[in-house]
Amino acid sequence: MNEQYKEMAGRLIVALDYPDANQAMNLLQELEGIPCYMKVGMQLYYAAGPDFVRELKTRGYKVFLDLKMHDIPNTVKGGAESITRLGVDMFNVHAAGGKDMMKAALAGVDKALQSNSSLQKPLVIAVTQLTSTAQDVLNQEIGIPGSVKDAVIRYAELTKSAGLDGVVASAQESADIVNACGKDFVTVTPGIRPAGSDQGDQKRVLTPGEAIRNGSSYIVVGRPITGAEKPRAAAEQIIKEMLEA
Ligand SMILES: O=c1ccn([C@@H]2O[C@H](COP(=O)(O)O)[C@@H](O)[C@H]2O)c(=O)[nH]1
Repeated sequence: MNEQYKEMAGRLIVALDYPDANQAMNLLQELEGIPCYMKVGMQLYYAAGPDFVRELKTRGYKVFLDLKMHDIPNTVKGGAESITRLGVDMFNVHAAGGKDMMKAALAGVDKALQSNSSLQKPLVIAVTQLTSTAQDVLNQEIGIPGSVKDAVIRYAELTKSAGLDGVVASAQESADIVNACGKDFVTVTPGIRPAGSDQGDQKRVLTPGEAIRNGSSYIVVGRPITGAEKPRAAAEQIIKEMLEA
């Protein structure tokens, strides 16, 4: 396995959206040896809990805990403290919770790190606009005027001003986020669909290659891998496309 492959595979975050730990473990077995990030979201976390996250860390995976916290600052601080104690590499909040809430997440991280110096500092990122949100829904249902891109950039700038490490957005917005917030600001981009694959509920999509060319730091891929007939081949094909980009 060469360094370039390792680096690119590390930018692929596989979404373990399963109803139980057994099914997630089957995928881990299938993908064994591919040095990708693993994402635990609400479905698996609410079913398998912190033990599953610890198991992933014991097996040496980088873990993104995608619980999208959105609550009053004090509650988010407590949540961030508990999440940091799990030893995850990345977790997120909603930027719509505001600057004080995002700063509270960082305060929770600091509190955990102060209480245990062997813990690592996770990347803390904020969701801008969900990749399932289309322009008309943003304007007419949610009631935010203007373009999706402008709303995403506003949230990204707010996130940066709160001191967080980056954002979750569509890869369609990655280049603009890099322009607005700098290249060290992390862009984590779901809504990735290899050419010809089913878009499902995602509205703002790009292919793996387009996302990398647009400057995404990480791409998040769920169903195009978990729902594939041959998940390992699907993941390898995505990494190949990322490498060629
Ligand atoms: O804006 C967002 C934020 C998070 N997600 C999560 O990413 C994966 C995408 O899965 P697919 O099956 O590839 O659509 C999923 O876990 C979402 O909860 C997102 O899609 N968009």
